[in-house]
Parts: sequence; C-alpha cells; structure tokens
Amino acid sequence: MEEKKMTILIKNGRVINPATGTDETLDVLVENGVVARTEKSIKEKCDRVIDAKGCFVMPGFIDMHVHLRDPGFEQKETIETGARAAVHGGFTTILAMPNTKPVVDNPDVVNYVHNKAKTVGAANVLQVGAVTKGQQGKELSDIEGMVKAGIPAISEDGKSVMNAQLYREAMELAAKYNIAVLAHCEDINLVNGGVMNADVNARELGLGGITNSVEDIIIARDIMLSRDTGARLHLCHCSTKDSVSMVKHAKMEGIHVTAEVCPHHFTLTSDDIRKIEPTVDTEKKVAIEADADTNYKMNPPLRTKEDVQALKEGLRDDVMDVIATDHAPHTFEDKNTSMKSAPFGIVGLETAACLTYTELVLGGYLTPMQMAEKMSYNPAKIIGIDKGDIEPGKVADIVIFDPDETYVIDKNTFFSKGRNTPFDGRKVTGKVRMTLVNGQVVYEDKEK
Ligand SMILES: NC(=O)N[C@@H](CC(=O)O)C(=O)O
Ligand SMILES: [Zn+2]
Repeated sequence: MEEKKMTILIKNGRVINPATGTDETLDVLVENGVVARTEKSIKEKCDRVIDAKGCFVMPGFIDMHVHLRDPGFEQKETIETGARAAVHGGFTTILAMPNTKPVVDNPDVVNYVHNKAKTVGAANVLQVGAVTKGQQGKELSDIEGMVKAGIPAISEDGKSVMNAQLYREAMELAAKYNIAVLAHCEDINLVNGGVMNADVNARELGLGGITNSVEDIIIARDIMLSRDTGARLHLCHCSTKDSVSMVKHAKMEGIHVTAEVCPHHFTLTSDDIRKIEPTVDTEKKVAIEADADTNYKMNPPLRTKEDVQALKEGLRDDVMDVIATDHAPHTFEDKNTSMKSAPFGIVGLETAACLTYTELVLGGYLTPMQMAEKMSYNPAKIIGIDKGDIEPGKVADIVIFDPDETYVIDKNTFFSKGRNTPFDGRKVTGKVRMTLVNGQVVYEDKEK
C-alpha cells in the first residue's frame, strides 16, 4: 500500500522566488516536506490549507551570522531558544558562529551543535568552524576535520586573525575544500579601547572611538588575500562607506568576494544612541556610571549618515549581497552597565525582516524580489546549499510574510533569551505570519 502523503496547500500568496524570477499570485502545494507544485489554482484536497492572500510567499530566510552562545554561554542563548527565535523571524536556516566556550575548532563541537539543533526541530542550524585553535590566532584549527563534519564555512568572528600569513594559509585550505571564509574585519591594535564610532557623539560622551579604518584596513587586506588564494571571501557586518566601494572594485576585478550588511547598520546612526544621565543607586549609595543605552553598542559600531546611505545604495545596486543579523544575545546583567564596560552585540533574528521591509523596501531601495535575494537566495549560493529556492522539487523551507501589518516592536514577544535591542518600541511594517521548515509549520502567528 502506498504511504499517505502529508500535504499542505498555501493558497493565493504572492510567490516571490529569485531562483526562477517568479513574482506572481500562485498556490503552492507541499507534499512530504517538498514543494510539489506551484500553479495558478490548485484544487487538491489537503491535510491543511493556509490562506496567504495579501502575503509574500518566499524561500525561508537564511541568516549567515548568528551567535547561539551554546556551548558555554547558555544563560545568553541556547541552540533551542536561538533556533526558535530564528523561525519566529522567518529564518529557516542559520549559521552559528564559533565564538562559544569551548570555541568550535574541532569536529566534536560541530557535531554537538548539529545534533542538538536536530532535536529542537525548528530552524536548520549549520555550524561555522573557527579559523584558529581557541580563536587564539596562533595555529589553525582542525579545518579538514570540521569540513568532514559538515561546516559550510570558517570564521574567526568576534575578531580578525591578525597574522596575515596564518590567515592566508586558512584561505588556501578554504579554497581547497571549497568552503567560504566569513571575515570579521577589525584591526584590533587600531581599536585602541574604542567602544563606539569615532565621531562627535563619542567625544560628547567622553568615550573612545572606533574609526572606519579599523574595519577598512582589514577589508582591504582580506580582499588581497582572497585574490592571492582564490578563496571565497564573505565580509561580515560591513558598516563603512568604503567597504561598499572596495567590494564594488574587487568584484569588478573578478575577485571572489561577497558582503553582508546588518539591519542596525542600515537603520541607525551614532546620532540615534540614546544618552543616559548618570544616576545614583540610593540603596547601595553608589554612582551608576551609565552614559548611554548599551543596546546601541555593537561591533562594528553604528556609523554616520554618510555610511548608512552608502550601505543602502550598495544593497540597492547589488554590490552588497546579503542581509544578515549578527544576532548577538546578552543577558540584562551583561548589558546593564556602561558603554565602556558592556559587551558588544544586539539581538537581531526577530527584527530583521520587518526592518528590511520598512527601511529598504518601503524606503524605495529594494524590491521585494531583492529582499528575497539578500535574505535567502544569495546566502544559499554563497554557502553552497540547495536552499533559498521554492520551485517544485525543492525542500519546503518557506516564509509567509505579511507586508501590510504595521505594529510596534515589543522585545517581550521575542523567543530569544536576549532582549538587548535598540528597536524596542519602534514602529515597523511587515510581519512574519508563518514559517515552514522541511514542509512542517514551525512557527505560526497566533494573532491572525
Ligand atoms: N557583533 C557583536 O557586537 N558581537 C558579536 C561578535 C561579532 O559578531 O563580531 C558577539 O559575539 O557578541
Ligand atoms: Zn563579527
């Protein structure tokens, strides 16, 4: 006897699929976890019918830059809470960065993350391997072993490998194994204690500044190393105007470089950093050194209007390929200090889609098709996975996104353990209604 097929019919949605250039109202039939058909009107009797009228039906988003904090910092996030936050944000696949404790520098830790993510059954999680052992920048990690365990990329994220020769050797291996190199670009010596963008706002707060050169110098170096080794270089969280011009130039030269921009870097400038007057804890009779809201502290920092404009235009002109979150959860206690002492990083999985839609699509920079490219199709291509495409025969990783709902971001609705966002209370448009992974509904907006 033939086994009964599990079927889901997504009706009347605006199917936006970059792989085929499709942008039209269609029904999508999902059978046993796979897209079976996309047609004008499918009449089949199904186990579940989903009305997607007025919504975008896009390939599930793929986030190339997520910090799951597991193993080692489970008070900030776990594989489970992170994977659930992902599907709440419309992400069906996420790449986990290796700056955990222990650092992901060998196949055992890769296997730990992959196995744990499978038991959660929310977003697909792909672990990224560290470039050097313990991220110490001294000797290469077991890159070959981790490739065998399934890493799609290596990265030293959280820092740069400052030894260019060692990084070159890593790039040679990446080229040999055909994996991507995800580059966090930061000349650590040049940071010199800076905690926010080097500008008038930093001076006003009396805080050390991080210049654009901190980032730009390593971007230039890494592009040259990619040219010399043939490695596929992907630049993480680009924040400067010159990052855009360097990527543009490198691409014109035929160098294999791609780049990501994070929603906070195209939405906010350092002028938006909320200043806080120092206070006194009357009970403990101590001065609280607070200077500004540390939910605006991340690395790279919020830059200037000029940088933001260049990033938006870079995304518009397809110089910049990817929108990634750099989801970096921290506990309230971690962040509840001062700009000087708090760790860098903000959460992003649950605000990326609405910020992208509001700032870039409604802002006139991206078409909905480009949004699907930068949040799904391009990431899949860069890491070399058969996803980011919802044509028949492909795995049904799908997001249903309502472009008409306007609401206020409320951090208390997050599935992430992290509440460290500068976007709490911000009015946005565009809401994830439903997320399917492997043809299963893994998130559903109960309010509708
Ligand atoms: N971006 C951040 O501000 N922080 C990240 C590290 C990183 O992505 O560089 C983190 O791990 O917290
Ligand atoms: Zn980084």
